[in-house]
Amino acid sequence: MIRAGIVGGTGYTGVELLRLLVLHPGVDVTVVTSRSDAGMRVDAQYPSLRGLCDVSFTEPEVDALADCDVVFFATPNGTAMLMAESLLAHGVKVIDLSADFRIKDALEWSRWYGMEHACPELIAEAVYGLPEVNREQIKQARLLACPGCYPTAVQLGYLPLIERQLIDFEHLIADVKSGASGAGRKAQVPTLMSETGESFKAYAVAGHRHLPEISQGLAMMAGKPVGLTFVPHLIPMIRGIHATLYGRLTGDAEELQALYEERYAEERFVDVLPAGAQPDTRNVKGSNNCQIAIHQPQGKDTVVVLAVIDNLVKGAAGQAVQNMNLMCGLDESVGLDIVALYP
Ligand SMILES: NC(=O)C1=CN([C@@H]2O[C@H](COP(=O)(O)OP(=O)(O)OC[C@H]3O[C@@H](n4cnc5c(N)ncnc54)[C@H](OP(=O)(O)O)[C@@H]3O)[C@@H](O)[C@H]2O)C=CC1
Ligand SMILES: CC(=O)N[C@@H](CCC(=O)OP(=O)(O)O)C(=O)O
Repeated sequence: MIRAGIVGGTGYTGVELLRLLVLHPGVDVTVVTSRSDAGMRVDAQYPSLRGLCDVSFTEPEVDALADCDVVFFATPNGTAMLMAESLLAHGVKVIDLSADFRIKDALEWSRWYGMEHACPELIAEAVYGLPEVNREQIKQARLLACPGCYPTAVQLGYLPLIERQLIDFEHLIADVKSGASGAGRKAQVPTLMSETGESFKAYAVAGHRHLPEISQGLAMMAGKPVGLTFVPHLIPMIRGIHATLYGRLTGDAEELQALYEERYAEERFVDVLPAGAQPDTRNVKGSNNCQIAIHQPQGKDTVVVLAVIDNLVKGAAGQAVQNMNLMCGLDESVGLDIVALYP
């Protein structure tokens, strides 16, 4: 059995990891941390886990985590980078759900995240965990940077068009909506029900910290820099991301539906919907799936890709488990065969 630890077990992605890992046939969750609830049984905080999780929250300390085979960081940015080096030295594989190891340029990371990187020497080694792009590297990784929720939806949506060089790389537009759980569990005025309910707004239009991450990923696919406008929105729902992605076709437009179906034919967690479909976030809620539809309105040269994920599953904990499976030599779908909740 893989002995797994979760740092940040009381947050939304932490408890989502617990939901997936307690039923994973190859995993034993041995350590779950929380500074605020240390000493409390996990199933007292989360009664849905009664009978499934027999541990109590502990303080996030390297000594307690060093016996794990894998440690997940479901913590705010700036936490994993303080502990990763010590855990790796103990032979522990580290899977970070935060952004500490996603951006390859440490100065660029500091500009967007407003702090100095605590271990820039590890950034080069960290593998970006988008299995549909770099599965073979993930299998060899001991330090894994899970993509952000918006970056997962945007990159999977654009991937076939960019790989085949079919759109103008200079003028990509990603108009993306997220449910409020994307902001985490901590109390904040913008995510109060009375603020998010019955209303809808864009935010961080001038520049969101996922912009450099998405641009880095798309540039890797394109083999050159890309020009991206990314506008996130907060919508009145709890889970889910809906990305509407625009691009201008260049050269001969191929049969785009067939292109997407072929590119993702072997991908267990990417589902290309039939031509003309408009994906709905509730059809991926609770599952590790990304559903995608491709449109070419009026047959003109603007292509519109629609991609939906659950931000807490394919956008965070599910993708982290998919990566753990690959890193530990398991089939990548173990523990992730989940049908979406409907409604
Ligand atoms: N929510 C989402 O949809 C997604 C989130 N992410 C990323 O995943 C990470 C976790 O997000 P989320 O679960 O939403 O966050 P939450 O705010 O819901 O939870 C954060 C968790 O981290 C713990 N924590 C906070 N500070 C520290 C610290 N200094 N040291 C150790 N533990 C700490 C908290 O518990 P305590 O304070 O008790 O220790 C809590 O359990 C973030 O980096 C986020 O950006 C990535 C993709 C999607
Ligand atoms: C709705 C909402 O507030 N979403 C978050 C993104 C959450 C996330 O997953 O970001 P990281 O993993 O990169 O920290 C935000 O815009 O800050």
